[in-house]
Amino acid sequence: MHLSDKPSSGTLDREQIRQAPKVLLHDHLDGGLRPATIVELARDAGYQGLPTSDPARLGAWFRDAADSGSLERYLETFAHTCAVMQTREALHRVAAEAAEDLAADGVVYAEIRYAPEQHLEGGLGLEQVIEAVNDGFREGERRAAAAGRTIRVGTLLTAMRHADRSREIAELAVAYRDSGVVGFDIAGAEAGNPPGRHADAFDHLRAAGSHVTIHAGEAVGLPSIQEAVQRCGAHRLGHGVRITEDITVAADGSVTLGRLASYIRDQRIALEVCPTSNLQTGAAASYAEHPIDLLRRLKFRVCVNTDNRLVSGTTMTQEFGHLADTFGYGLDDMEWFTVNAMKSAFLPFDERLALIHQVIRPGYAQLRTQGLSRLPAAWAATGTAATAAVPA
Ligand SMILES: O=c1[nH]cnc2c1ncn2[C@@H]1O[C@H](CO)[C@@H](O)[C@H]1O
Ligand SMILES: [Zn+2]
Repeated sequence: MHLSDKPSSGTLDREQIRQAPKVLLHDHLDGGLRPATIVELARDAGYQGLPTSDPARLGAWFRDAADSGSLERYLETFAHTCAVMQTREALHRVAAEAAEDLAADGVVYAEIRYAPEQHLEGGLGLEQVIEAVNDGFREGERRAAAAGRTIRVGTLLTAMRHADRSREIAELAVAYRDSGVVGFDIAGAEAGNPPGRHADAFDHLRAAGSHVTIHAGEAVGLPSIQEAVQRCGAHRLGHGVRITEDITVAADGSVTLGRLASYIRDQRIALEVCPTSNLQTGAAASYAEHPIDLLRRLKFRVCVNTDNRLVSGTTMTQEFGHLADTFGYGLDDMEWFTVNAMKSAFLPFDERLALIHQVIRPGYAQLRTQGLSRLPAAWAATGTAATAAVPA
């Protein structure tokens, strides 16, 4: 097998990227708060632990503190966001704002995850947490619609991999599957907490026919991915980028996939790639060396995600912007990643198709037409040369 020579499809400016319909499958509710909201919620809750109460500095603090090269250190920053998400009102507000912010960034469908077990300190029960978040998303969808933007949001219930509530959370993911919850995830420190520890939860989900994604292949390589897919039944992988350890590219461009990499590609298991987060945790060294382009050229079911908009200081527009700057991606590439994401969304098949054919494809087609009227001057001159040659 050889790497495809298909060149990337061109250049993109940030406004085009923002306008293009985008699909987000991997975004943590507690990693994406507005800094100003954290400051206000901390004041209301009497939480004294924030490093600063200046929103701009707080945003920068998260990004810097998470830029450590270690997943464990990256995760320490969530103590501050979780501390202010302990009441129904706070959860509702954070969810509503997340939907508004994503819609403003051009996201048309999002699956947002969070761990209900991390929001019980104010006395809420797990169900109350789930309902507050779901209500918040419905409110955010309404506000986005009022602002002229359509977004649909589903939630993924995360269980923390070092803890022991995964079976309970899995049961809730099944119980709420017709009420706003679209699937289940495990997150937290990957090293030392293999997914197989939660076999009981995954058995329940499998028996119920529920959707599963697992953070794997971020801080640990192939054994974690193998266990997530083969033993725990993951339909998608959070990150999954270390699957490249099972891919060999020779100097002449010939490529060999190991058995696990082949399985993941053959089964169309989605890799929810989060480039900036990967740079912060050390899962990739730079945008240029990020494996997403290799995975794209090998036609893995790969998609682009934010992971944590606050902690990674990013948005979907910025993630695509970095990739466009680095790999020369154009609208065709963006559309390909977006359709990939939508194909692997945890929605019924007919609803995925409807979003692809009624929202995503027409959105890109429209941007292409607009692009024609915004050709650089040199192109426009060539384009009119034939007409200009005809004597007036
Ligand atoms: O990239 C990641 N890898 C592993 N765990 C993560 C990542 N981002 C966030 N969380 C963890 O997921 C919890 C629930 O949303 C967060 O509190 C954080 O601890
Ligand atoms: Zn994540």
